[in-house]
Amino acid sequence: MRVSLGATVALTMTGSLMLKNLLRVRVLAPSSRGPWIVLAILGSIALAGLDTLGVASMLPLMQVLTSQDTTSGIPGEVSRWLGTDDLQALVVSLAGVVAIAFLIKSVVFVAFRWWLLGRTTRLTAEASAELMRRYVLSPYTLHKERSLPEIYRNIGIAVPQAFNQVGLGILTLVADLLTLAALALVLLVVSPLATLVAVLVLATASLLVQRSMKPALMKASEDIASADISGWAALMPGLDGFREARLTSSATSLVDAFLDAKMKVAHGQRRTAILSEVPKYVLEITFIIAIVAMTVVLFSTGTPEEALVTLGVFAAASLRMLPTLNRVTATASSIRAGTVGLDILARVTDEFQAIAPHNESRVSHHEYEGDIDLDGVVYTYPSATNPVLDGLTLRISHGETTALVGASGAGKSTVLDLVLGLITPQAGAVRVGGHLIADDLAAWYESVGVVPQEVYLTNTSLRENIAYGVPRAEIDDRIIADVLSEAQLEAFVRELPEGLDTVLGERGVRLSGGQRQRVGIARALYRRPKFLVLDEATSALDNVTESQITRTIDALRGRMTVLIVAHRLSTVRSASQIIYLANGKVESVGTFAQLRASSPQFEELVQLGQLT
Ligand SMILES: Nc1ncnc2c1ncn2[C@@H]1O[C@H](COP(=O)(O)OP(=O)(O)OP(=O)(O)O)[C@@H](O)[C@H]1O
Repeated sequence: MRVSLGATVALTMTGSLMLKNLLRVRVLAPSSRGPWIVLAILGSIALAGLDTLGVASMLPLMQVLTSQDTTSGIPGEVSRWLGTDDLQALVVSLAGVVAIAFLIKSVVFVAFRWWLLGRTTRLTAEASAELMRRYVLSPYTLHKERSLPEIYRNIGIAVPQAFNQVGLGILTLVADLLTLAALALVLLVVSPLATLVAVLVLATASLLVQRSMKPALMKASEDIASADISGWAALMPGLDGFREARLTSSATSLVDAFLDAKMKVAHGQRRTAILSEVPKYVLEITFIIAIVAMTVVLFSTGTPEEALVTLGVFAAASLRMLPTLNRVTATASSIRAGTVGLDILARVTDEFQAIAPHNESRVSHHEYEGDIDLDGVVYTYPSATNPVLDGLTLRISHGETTALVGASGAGKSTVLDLVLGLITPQAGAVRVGGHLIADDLAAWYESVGVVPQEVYLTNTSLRENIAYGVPRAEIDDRIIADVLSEAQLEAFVRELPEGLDTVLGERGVRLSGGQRQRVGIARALYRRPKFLVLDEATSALDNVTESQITRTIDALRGRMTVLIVAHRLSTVRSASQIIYLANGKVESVGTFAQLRASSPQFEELVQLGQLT
């Protein structure tokens, strides 16, 4: 008694934790709200009722078959209604009723499952997309700290586990348990004692087998979840970091690590599969024992005729009960395995609760224009104790070309990330034309075009790569023509087999470093920005290409505010203003010639770069 009480308490606690977690992750799928869950449960009750009717419809048939009496009870009623007491006609009619009852029940059941599966599988899709939304709209600092393999695992595996395995699993379990309860009710009416014996034997066996499988099943699921991350962690550097893997001859060891992870997943899957199957066999054996026990009870408490009728009804009921019982145990195992994903997802969802997502839509009609000002900016990285920038003030003048230079670690990237609103200062402010950029980042981004060091090309046409993020039908070919000229890409496009329609990237034309950067410039210019930011845009290029690109950038002078962050001083020599940073502070500001004269540190940098 104490054991079963303990088991019930443990089961209730696990169950309530699971429900709590389900409620927590529900925010990821807004359409999980609404009365559909109530409908699903009502539908399950109705189906259980239909099941009962199906089995109950066997009773008159069994009575006629065993007693051959066509005059009393329901068979008598049916005989009178048919207008004949012919045994054969009565048996055929009653068998017809049974067949029709089962047919209707099966059709309704399939329709119900179709509806329920539609609901839950759509929720899974919705939650995966919502999780992706939260990841891609996360603060940049958080994103940099995240592990990509973990993100892939959470979106690809934890979401289906939580919504399909656990969410749909619970609804399926409820429906099946209701069916079992309804069938047990019919049997209870037909033969209370035999039913009690059967239910007792089966329920004890189910509970025991589930409890004994639980630890091993949870362990296997946890092993799969962590091996999945290891798999991604080996796959990504092998593909994303193809060159590094090739040049360090580490591709084979990455494949080995991937195989190792996949083997662990395979081993985990094998364990979960077998652990889910074992209860089925245990139940089959228990079922036989229950039938034997019931037969003994029936034959020792009633006439052989009554025992046969009851056994007939039990046989019909078990036709429906055994597969349902099997599914109950399989679903229970699957729910248990899925709770690992549900727990992970609940934790992730909670983390997101405290994070305000980035808003990609404007919140005002403001147009950012004018000087970019950093005013007493303090910034400390989340993982650091000391600030990188401690009260930094600087101005990037409107319409000028400003270069931000400094030795490695001076704080250039940090300043740039602040100007781009990717990170937020803990004190001080970043303003453009006197307006805080934080007030409307989406509006600020509309005014900015950024050329990064590594231009990200997609496997689409050159046109789509330039008008990045613009739906194909909305691309303006006049702007494309203008930016091709501004980025000095016209000659290159003329040589392409399909011109602007040529597909770039992995499966298309391969571009040289210089061509890639020009596409990056054209892409930045397509947005018709008032501010152009070049983030180490020429660092990876050879000297000749770099000076060509520098000339291209010089030609844009005066048409917009240009901010160049560069290591190579040749790129920034012609800037109208150079801000020289050292240890997170503005060391000096001026033209190239002025800085050389006024700052020994800058002069040293020039000398090291062998520039004259
Ligand atoms: N995510 C981070 N967490 C902690 N410290 C960081 C982080 N990123 C940068 N730093 C530190 O902040 C300082 C400034 O770095 P930053 O990248 O801004 O310099 P930089 O001038 O752009 O350098 P480089 O030219 O090498 O790119 C460095 O001391 C660096 O170690």
